[in-house]
Amino acid sequence: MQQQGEGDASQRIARISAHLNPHKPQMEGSCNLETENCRAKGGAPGFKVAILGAAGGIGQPLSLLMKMNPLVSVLHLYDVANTPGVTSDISHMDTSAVVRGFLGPQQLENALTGMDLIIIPAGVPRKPGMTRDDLFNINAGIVKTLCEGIAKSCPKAIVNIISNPVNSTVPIAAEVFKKSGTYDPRRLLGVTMLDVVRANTFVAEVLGLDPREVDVPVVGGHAGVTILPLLSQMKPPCSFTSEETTYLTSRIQNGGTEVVEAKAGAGSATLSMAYAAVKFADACLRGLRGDADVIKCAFVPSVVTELPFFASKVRLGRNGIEEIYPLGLLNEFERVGLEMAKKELAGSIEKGISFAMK
Ligand SMILES: NC(=O)c1ccc[n+]([C@@H]2O[C@H](COP(=O)([O-])OP(=O)(O)OC[C@H]3O[C@@H](n4cnc5c(N)ncnc54)[C@H](O)[C@@H]3O)[C@@H](O)[C@H]2O)c1
Ligand SMILES: O=C(O)C[C@H](O)C(=O)O
Repeated sequence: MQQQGEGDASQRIARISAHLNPHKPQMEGSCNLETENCRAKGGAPGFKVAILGAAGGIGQPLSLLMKMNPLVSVLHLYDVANTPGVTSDISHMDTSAVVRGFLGPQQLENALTGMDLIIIPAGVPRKPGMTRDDLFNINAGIVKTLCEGIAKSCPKAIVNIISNPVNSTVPIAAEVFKKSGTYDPRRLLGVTMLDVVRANTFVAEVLGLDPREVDVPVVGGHAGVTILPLLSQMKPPCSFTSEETTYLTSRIQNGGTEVVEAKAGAGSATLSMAYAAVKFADACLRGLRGDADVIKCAFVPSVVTELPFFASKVRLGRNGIEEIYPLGLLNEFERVGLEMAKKELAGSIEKGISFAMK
């Protein structure tokens, strides 16, 4: 005789088995375990995050780290290649975020709809001998297309742009959003967190401190001389000899090139970038949650200088950027650096705007 409930359970298992293809990750359009037949529905409170370029060198470790973030309830992984494998792999992690994969432009809309935060590491990286601006011809179009998708499908999302050249791709994104009538400058942020991470590490090395106790603001932009560490404003306050200042400024400005050369043709920073991107994304999510005093450096639409975009300290909140801090007191070395940074930034910003207006 059948025990009470046994029939229900075996029917449920049979129903699930019929739908379950263990070789397929939960991909858009795939016939995986039907959600209505699955008891683990997710639905934990939290934010919905999409990563565009999720199968790349940055995208993969970034996806891994975002899956570990308790503030994330849903994680959408979008790329034009290899998302099924990455999605399958990441989705086996026993953390609460529900992971879904999306492959190719026809799935972009579904990847973006309903998202609170979009992180964009899509695009080609540098090889030795190249500048970030050498990536413009390929990456400008990629960022433009993805931002057109965001304008259409999730215009209220916070957007974190990692794709280089950041000094031009952020202005491109702003123009796309303006054109579509969805532009909110509080929600657009170029990710320069890696410059801060490097500055903290290199400064801590010189001073013999724990890098976790060091906080160096880095302003300007994200390429060469536009990367301007403000050592005079670091926490804890410390003084440097002029040799130390020159060494540290140059090492921070050339940190990306240091990695590109060490990788010898196999790309640029991916692991430290994923770490930095997650640090920054987590700050954006904490801001959205309403946490007080979430302050980070980012390349944002700005009136801090005469330029329309500039990296500086920003306070993050429920609407994205709630406050942009002025540069504060600079020493003579930093004032000279600021003039050089502004000159180069002006050209990169203009290049991005002209491209997007075409
Ligand atoms: N902001 C920073 O501090 C920082 C740091 C490191 C790297 N970057 C930049 O990040 C970008 C990515 O670097 P990476 O090492 O991950 O490169 P990668 O080549 O390893 O990965 C890029 C990924 O983007 C995907 N992609 C290409 N076109 C796409 C599109 N239209 N839509 C969605 N995905 C697309 C590719 O398929 C690939 O998976 C580069 O432009 C690099 O210069 C920025
Ligand atoms: O240097 C690069 O090309 C990648 C990135 O911008 C970095 O700073 O590591």
